[in-house]
Amino acid sequence: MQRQSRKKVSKPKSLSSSLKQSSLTSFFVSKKNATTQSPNNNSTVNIKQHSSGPLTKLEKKNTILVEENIQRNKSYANNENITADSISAITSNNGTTIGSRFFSLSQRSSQNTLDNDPFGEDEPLNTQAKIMKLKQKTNVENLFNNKSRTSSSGLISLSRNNSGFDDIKYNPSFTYKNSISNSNGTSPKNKDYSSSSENVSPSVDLKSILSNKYQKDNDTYKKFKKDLRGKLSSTLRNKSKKVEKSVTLSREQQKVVDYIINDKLNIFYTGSAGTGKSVVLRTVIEKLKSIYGRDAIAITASTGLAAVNIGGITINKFCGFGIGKGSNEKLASMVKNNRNSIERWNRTKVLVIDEISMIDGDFLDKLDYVGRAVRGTPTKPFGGVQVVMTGDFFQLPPVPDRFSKKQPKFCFESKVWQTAIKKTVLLNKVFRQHDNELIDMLNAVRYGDGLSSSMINFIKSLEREVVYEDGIQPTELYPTRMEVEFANNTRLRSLPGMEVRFIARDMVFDIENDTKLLDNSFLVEKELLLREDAQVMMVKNIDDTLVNGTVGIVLCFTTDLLYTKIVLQRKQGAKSLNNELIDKLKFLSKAIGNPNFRYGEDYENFFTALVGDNEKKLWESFIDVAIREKLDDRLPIVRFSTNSGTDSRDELVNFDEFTLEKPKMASRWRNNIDQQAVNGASNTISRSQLPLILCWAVSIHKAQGQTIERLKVNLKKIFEVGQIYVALSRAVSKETLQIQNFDPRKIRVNKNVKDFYKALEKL
Ligand SMILES: Nc1ncnc2c1ncn2[C@@H]1O[C@H](COP(=O)(O)OP(=O)(O)OP(=O)(O)O)[C@@H](O)[C@H]1O
Repeated sequence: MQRQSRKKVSKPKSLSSSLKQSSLTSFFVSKKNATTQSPNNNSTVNIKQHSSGPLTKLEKKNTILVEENIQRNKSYANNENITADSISAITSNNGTTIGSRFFSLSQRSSQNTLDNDPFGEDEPLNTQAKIMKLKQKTNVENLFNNKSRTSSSGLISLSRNNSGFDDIKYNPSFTYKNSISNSNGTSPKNKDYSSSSENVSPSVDLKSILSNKYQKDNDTYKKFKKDLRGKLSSTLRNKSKKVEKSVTLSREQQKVVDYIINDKLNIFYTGSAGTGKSVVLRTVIEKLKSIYGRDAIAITASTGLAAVNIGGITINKFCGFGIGKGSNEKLASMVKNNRNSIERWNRTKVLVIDEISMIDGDFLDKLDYVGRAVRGTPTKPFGGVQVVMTGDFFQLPPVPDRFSKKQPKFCFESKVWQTAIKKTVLLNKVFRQHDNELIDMLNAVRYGDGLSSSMINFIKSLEREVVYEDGIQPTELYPTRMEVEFANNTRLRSLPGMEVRFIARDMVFDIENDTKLLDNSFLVEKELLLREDAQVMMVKNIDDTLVNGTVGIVLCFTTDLLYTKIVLQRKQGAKSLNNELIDKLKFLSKAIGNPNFRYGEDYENFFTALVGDNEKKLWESFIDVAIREKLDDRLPIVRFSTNSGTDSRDELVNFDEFTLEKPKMASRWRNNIDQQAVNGASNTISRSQLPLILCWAVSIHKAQGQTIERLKVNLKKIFEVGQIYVALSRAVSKETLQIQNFDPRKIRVNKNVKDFYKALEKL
């Protein structure tokens, strides 16, 4: 998996040192004595007796399976090297695999990488120090609290059901990943093992397994894997970095930058959807950072998603008083009693707030009060901090408090607005759409001043279905989350293929709150379910043609290794895979982690239908590799539609990190690592997940701020002012926009917003 190839892997110990360190040279595998010949190296495998009496039904089954697997392994007996880590992981915990869970965690995660192997031979497992050290990098509690903690016998059953006898002994890294999917009960191997795990506790003599031949085979396999690892440059993970399309700011956009940077004004700049407010903001932030330094700029937004788009945090996190329940005095003293909050306020020179339309005016007044109180400058708005606010009040309004009857105010209705904002700028040029008819219609919906009949006819004409020749369906926008989930799940389940589950790994300190924060901040979900032909959207900027918002279809699943061996090495430079190769990869995906593949129908069919005699040997070798790979290492190959649907490119999509900066802690603690661990305080939390979401459907709230090339909007359950405008204004052209259930009576615009903008236009 991508994490493996990114990480700094702790150096495996030599074989002899592994044996020396480990006081135990055997571990439990089966209750009964059995001796059998390892088929590939003639070494003897001893299954020692640990209890007497006749074999139970389960034990008999285990013994038969072990023997069968040994036979099977004749032709493909390569395996991972055993290391001291795996031995200690297995043995040092009296039969529990907590150690191996840690081991695999440290080995697999790019985020977790510690300089040294955390469970080396001279370090006892689970020492407080080690846990503390690891806590800085990952969420230890999360792992321990995980319901699916496995027992030693989990290792046995995995191998029994997975890939033969050798895997029974040496699968140190299986526990962590599989225990995660086990908790969801989907992986067949896990299902099987959980049914039998409790009674099994035999042991195997390690020495006999570690023969020279076996070691040589392992070395070849590992070397092969290692060699390829460096060549995985074509997978998306390695390319993924922040890529911003370079744009030249228009004159009006540049003017905004000048007001902020040169004149240091408190400013609110606005404009309809697509006028480049975010583009301007990103430019401003970069300039501010280079002038004042990163720590002096508070980059915030009203929602987590909006905040992440500009590399910031929510305004509620920044302010130090959450959602602002209580009086001004109470909130100010709350902040004054928190060293971190005080320091944050005091070092801030510029406060940036994006998507201001969703912030309550009363909250803004509280922010002003607290800023003055904490910074000791009662006469200056926000305590003298320069403020930069942007957004469009015609878009989504503040979310009302469920427990209060009070309607939220807009920020321009707050007390501080008049005194603080020295400059207001209205951006006029729309960049997202180029078609005047569409732009006029969007403006009419924005103001809601009654649509002309020709406008309504135009909208009605967009009810038609748009057919896309490449088969990629438009993204549907719905007002409610339930509609979105229903639409995505129904589509996914209608696909015939097997479901593949991708569980994100979160690096958090405060499980409940940080996980919520991650959920709210990123489009990627904790759990992503995919099938062949599922429609997905890329949610990261990869390069010029593959950007946040590009849609695609899952072609098939494979692993990094197979992809490199079959696709990259053989088809260098090819942008798209041919159908024949895709069919072969689909078949091959059934062999991944499946030692029984050669005994099933698929194997026969594969060679009769798809592979000619001349290629048989080659594909046999790929099957060898596939069987040795792990089910959990599967990744999707996605065909993305690029250049407005005129082109496509196929990519193996790998895991990526979505990182979030939490507010900084006080400098007194900053360099004290142990104190950090104790407090659970850290600046960075992250989610590792495929940068994909199912995108047959997305909610309008989540779509705010996005540009969507193929758009289908269902307006039936519209419930919020500005919602229709937000939904429609995501489109880029009328040709790629379909509108369902449009009812002009449902366009609702707040009168105060209209008045505010009318006044602005006269300026
Ligand atoms: N000066 C420019 N030149 C070319 N393209 C631009 C320019 N400014 C913005 N764009 C493009 O216009 C599109 C919309 O920009 P952006 O998302 O910044 O608008 P916005 O005002 O923030 O929209 P929304 O209110 O919907 O969030 C983007 O594709 C962006 O790249």
